[in-house]
Amino acid sequence: DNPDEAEGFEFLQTYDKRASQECYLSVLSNWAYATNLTEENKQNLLERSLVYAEFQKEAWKNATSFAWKQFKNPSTRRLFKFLSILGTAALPTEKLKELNEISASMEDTYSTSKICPYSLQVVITDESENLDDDKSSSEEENCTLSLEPDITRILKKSQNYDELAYVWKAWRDSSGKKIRKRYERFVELSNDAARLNGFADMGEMWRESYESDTFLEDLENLWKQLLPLYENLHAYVRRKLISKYGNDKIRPDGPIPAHLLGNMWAQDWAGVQEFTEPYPGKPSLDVTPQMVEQNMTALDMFNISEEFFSSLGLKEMPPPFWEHSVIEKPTDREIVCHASAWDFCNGKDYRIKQCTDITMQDLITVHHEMGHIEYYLQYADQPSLFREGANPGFHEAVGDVLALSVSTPKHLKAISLLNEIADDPEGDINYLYSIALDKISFLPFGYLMDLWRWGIFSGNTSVEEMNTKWWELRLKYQGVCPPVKRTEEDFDPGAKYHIPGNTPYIRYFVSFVIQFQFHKALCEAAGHEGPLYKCDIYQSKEAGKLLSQVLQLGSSKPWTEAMKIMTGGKTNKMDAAPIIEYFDPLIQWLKEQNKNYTLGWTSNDPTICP
Ligand SMILES: O=C(CCC(O)(O)[C@H](Cc1ccccc1)NC(=O)c1ccccc1)N[C@@H](Cc1ccccc1)C(=O)O
Ligand SMILES: [Zn+2]
Repeated sequence: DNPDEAEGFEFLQTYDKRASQECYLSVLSNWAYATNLTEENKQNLLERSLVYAEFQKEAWKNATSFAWKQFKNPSTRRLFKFLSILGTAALPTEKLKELNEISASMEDTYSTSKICPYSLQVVITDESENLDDDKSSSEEENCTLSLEPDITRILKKSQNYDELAYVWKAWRDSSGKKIRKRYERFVELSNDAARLNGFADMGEMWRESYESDTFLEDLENLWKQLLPLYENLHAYVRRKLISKYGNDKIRPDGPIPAHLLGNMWAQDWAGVQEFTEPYPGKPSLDVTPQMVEQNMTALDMFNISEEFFSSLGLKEMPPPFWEHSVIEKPTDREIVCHASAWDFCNGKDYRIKQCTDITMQDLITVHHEMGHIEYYLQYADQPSLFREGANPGFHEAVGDVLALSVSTPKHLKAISLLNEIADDPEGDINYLYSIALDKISFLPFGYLMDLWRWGIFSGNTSVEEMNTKWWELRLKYQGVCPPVKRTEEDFDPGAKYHIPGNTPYIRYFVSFVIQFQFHKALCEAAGHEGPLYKCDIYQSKEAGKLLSQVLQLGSSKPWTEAMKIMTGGKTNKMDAAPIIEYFDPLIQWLKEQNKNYTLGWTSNDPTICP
């Protein structure tokens, strides 16, 4: 047949080998910087990134010299299709250098941001009377609170309205506000790169990963189906917060002040479980106290997670994982604490970097990160261009699916993290409520993050109104408001890792929908009977086999085919029915609780709580 195709196939073999070597060197320098934020490591990373870009440009030139669209073999065609998108390496060297420099420096600003303790804040205002400034400088030394674990713990534990408002504002002043100018330039350079790849803007280039020309309307349809769940949870939690903080702080038909929900971005509301749960007095579902009491270590948490994966017959972590991973925050250097899972492209070296705190929330995150590693291991034999998730949402869903089983009271009891279970309808409602505070509360945030970013990349949102637009979306979708006035001097999106980290976010919204499709499919494969929320796939080799079949594909097939395999042919789409089925008993209960109250929220100024 077509000689070009045989030559093209040869080219891909040599490319694959070189790509894995270049990728290893690039990931290693990225790892060195992320785990030790020094100027030297930043310079090494920037140099290595330019070398990697040259290699990609060379490969792209060769690949696009083939008439690959006429190739007969679908896999060969797909490999060339992926190679034909060069990415930011398409930028002229000077612009690429500037883009990488801005990117590394925004990541550094975010990851090393510190704030002063609230108590100190009170003292400083008292100090302002006398101009004894040497004292204030000594106070500066105590301004060492970082996001993980310090500020995260305060937001979970404190129930002091003013302390929470102080911490909420101080974090934004020290992270987002500081990178606004750099982000504006970053957007320009990103769009230059996107246009050089034939896309209208970087948002369009990001959406390419979903290989669907109905992606935006599919997302909007999912949100329309999920909004009633969110509105009912929001109305119930708002009522509970009003009784706690007073109706002078929160209007019964207004948005919820964003700093009261136990999380810096109000993206999960697990922090309010204790004082809002439907049936108080039942055994707590937050096993953090037991973990601390048992002197559990980060390593124990990783072993618990790995054991769940191997109980399904999935792959265990290889030796380099245990040797090179960084699973605790170092005390002698600055690192990027935001968790991540790394593939060093050589089929052997895989690592997690996580500033693990001994909490249930972090046990769930360990499963999330290990899910990424499992996916890496499952598709390790694919060509390098297919060593990706079927779509980015698939990659985010793997660990979360297993965590849905781990979180069940039955499983927590089985691993001695829960002493007794309230195995009755009220206990079930409490359980569903605790999962809803993680999963349902997240949905609008998971959606709006890239609605905002796509708006910036496309120019629909001008750089002069970035923060105003952010709070309009935060009001419209999440029904939250800022406790202190926000202006265009601020840059609140920049206070969330994925903005300075330039990590797309719609993948998490997709994941939170499809992980329940996966859970339902794996529970059926495991022979589970009864309500979906009671399913625990632990030790089911059948469930493990089905999951492995899907994960081994990597991105070698469009994600719609992977979805068809997972659901046994039922669907090839994202489907909200399983998440709605999972939470149904809770939704009925919440509707009953809310029947004499207002659902939804209004406010005439998104930039300050009414
Ligand atoms: O950001 C994360 C977890 C980090 C990660 O595992 O998704 C990480 C983010 C990251 C870090 C550096 C560079 C790129 C992305 N993603 C990965 O490690 C990753 C991404 C793609 C493939 C393989 C691994 N979760 C999100 C959303 C989320 C997910 C699940 C539960 C709660 C919240 C958040 O915290 O807002
Ligand atoms: Zn992830």
